[in-house]
Amino acid sequence: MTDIQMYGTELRSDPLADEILQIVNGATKYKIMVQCIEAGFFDAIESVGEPASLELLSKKFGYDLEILDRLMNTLVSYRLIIVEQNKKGSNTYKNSASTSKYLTRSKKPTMIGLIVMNDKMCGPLTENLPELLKNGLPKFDINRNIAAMKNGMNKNGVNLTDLKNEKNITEMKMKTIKIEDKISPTCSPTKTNVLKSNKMPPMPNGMNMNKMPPMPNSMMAMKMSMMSPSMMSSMMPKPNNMDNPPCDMLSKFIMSTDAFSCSCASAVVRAFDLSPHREAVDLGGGSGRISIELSNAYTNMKVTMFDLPPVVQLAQKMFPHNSDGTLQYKAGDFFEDDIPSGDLYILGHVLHGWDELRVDQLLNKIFAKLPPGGSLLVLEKVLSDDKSSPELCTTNDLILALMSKGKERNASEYQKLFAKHGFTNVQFRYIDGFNYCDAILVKKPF
Ligand SMILES: C[S@@+](CC[C@H](N)C(=O)[O-])C[C@H]1O[C@@H](n2cnc3c(N)ncnc32)[C@H](O)[C@@H]1O
Repeated sequence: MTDIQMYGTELRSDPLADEILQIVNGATKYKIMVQCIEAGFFDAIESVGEPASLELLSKKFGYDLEILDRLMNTLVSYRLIIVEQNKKGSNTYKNSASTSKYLTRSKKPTMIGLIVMNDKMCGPLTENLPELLKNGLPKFDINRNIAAMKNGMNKNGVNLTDLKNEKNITEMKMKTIKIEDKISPTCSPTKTNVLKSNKMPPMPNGMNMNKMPPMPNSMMAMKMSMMSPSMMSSMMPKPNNMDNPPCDMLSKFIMSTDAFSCSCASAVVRAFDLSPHREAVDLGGGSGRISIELSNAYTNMKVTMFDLPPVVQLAQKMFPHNSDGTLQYKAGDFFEDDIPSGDLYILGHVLHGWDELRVDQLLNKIFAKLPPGGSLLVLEKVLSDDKSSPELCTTNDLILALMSKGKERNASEYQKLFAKHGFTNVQFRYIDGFNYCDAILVKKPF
């Protein structure tokens, strides 16, 4: 320190390396968070109910004291854990408000579904980028896989597909275990998964989660299900269906769509005054999060959440809503079937997932069905004019290219798209924060 002051030189690493090292560290940070979720670490901290010392946590959960100390310091630097001093002046630890709200299985909504899908699906998908760059075609088509849901599910849910090559895994028996492992490592309550849940992969920087002790039994059960006990019980099928575990690809898909919208749902339904509308139809409503928020915000509005039959069936179980009948669920295919009547249609994260032809088909159908003066509310993250931000949206645009023929759009592209279909009064409301959602309201003219 004295030497530095003596020479009076500014000491700084090459700023050109900053962005690169931040991205590298971001990937490691993400993996550490995933492993902590999978190990039930945040659930364990939450279960203590008050800030706890390292000694107490180490004793209660059998964690190695030194590794716990280092892990806590790391998580404090990520602001996922808060450290504070107790009256005796020693450090105590608790989950941050974000961790407690979104990364623990005992809370609803949770972002765990999105994090797991991102890890198991987007990670492997990005490996196709060099090939996509050359031939422009995605190897994997999420829409085909979603459509497969209509045509029946296998015992564990929808047919699982090799994310890299889109071969049905039933045709690839040798690879099945590997791929299932990749997609849903903690899903099926099989012996292998139970064993795996105690044996965490090595962590970076010499940290070794294998040293982490077995989780309490209750925690283990939660881990196997990837969701909170309350969510588990709420979505548990009726007794005659108990052999069909709710933790399958479909429930994970629904959980991930829920995590996509949960942080902005209450903002987007208040983005415009929708009170003049009487009947809203949420097309491709997913978990029903937007429908539920809408129904809560506009108590006089009849809201219909519309999605493919298996999604509607499971979403109602996973996210039950104490409705007085103003929120209804209807199953169908928005391309092939008649859509319910309404004076307000909602498309949340639907348009960005389809090619131009399908987008045109859907918008034509909605326009034809709307009464004059009716509205369409589109919930999508809008790219900046030059399409170089926001970062979450540019990343998602590339992920869409890897899994569909869909894309993200900027405001002028949305303007053109809606004008092409006869919609007018295009209004944008940007939702502040790091999120996947802005709101666009358009009208069918009188
Ligand atoms: C990305 S999710 C969006 C979920 C929700 N709107 C939100 O913003 O959180 C797209 C939804 O469209 C549904 N979907 C896809 N194809 C469909 C079809 N042909 N008919 C009805 N729903 C469909 C999917 O099942 C899924 O729930």
